[in-house]
Amino acid sequence: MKPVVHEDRAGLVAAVADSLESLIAELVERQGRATIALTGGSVGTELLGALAERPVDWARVTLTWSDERFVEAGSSERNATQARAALIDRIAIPGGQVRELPAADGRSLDGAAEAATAMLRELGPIDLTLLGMGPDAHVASLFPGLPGVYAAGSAVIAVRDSPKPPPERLSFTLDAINASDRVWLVVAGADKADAVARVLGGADVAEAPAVGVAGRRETLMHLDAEAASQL
Ligand SMILES: O=C1O[C@H](COP(=O)(O)O)[C@@H](O)[C@H](O)[C@H]1O
Repeated sequence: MKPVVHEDRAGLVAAVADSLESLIAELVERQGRATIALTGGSVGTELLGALAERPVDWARVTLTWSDERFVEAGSSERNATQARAALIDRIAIPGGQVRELPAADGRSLDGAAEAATAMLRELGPIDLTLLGMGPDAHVASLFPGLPGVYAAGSAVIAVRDSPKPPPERLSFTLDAINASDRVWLVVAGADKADAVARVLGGADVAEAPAVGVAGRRETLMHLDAEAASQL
């Protein structure tokens, strides 16, 4: 995992939006389409707001999410709802190319994880997975001390007892994240500095799930100066 340090949070968001705009253009030119897994979280959502201003050929882009909070559709807690407000409602993307992870509309959490795994299979290869990282070094909804870090055989898992509310979530497994060509983490703030140092220092994956992240071609950890302050 390669750290890329930006001057401040605004600089990080602008630089990653630039990179994302270029990457999508390159992928569309080369393969006719781009498939991106978005992240929730504060920086991830700010990034989407910046991207809404960019000249991207959204008709060729498919979006999904690397994790989701298992609450009812349209809840403001859902990563997808936040992404719709920041980006999706502001761009010309065909509705069928926005592939939300299932909401808790009368279905079981396990059933939702199965449906999400089937949906990902249908989507095919993911060109880029975006991830935030919590102060506890969680990525997607893979938290320290929970069994999800070791989940195998399924692209999306049910997460119960998340220490960060809401407790029920859906999450890409490390296998699904690492099947992406590229993985970019976006991490800002002094409260993340200790986790950043532990992850880049090679902590145990069970205690710092971000350690287990490795894209097939590229793994970047975009940091602002505060998040990088203990390196
Ligand atoms: O709950 C979540 O948190 C992480 C990190 O969020 P942040 O606000 O600390 O950046 C996020 O990546 C994840 O998608 C989300 O569900």
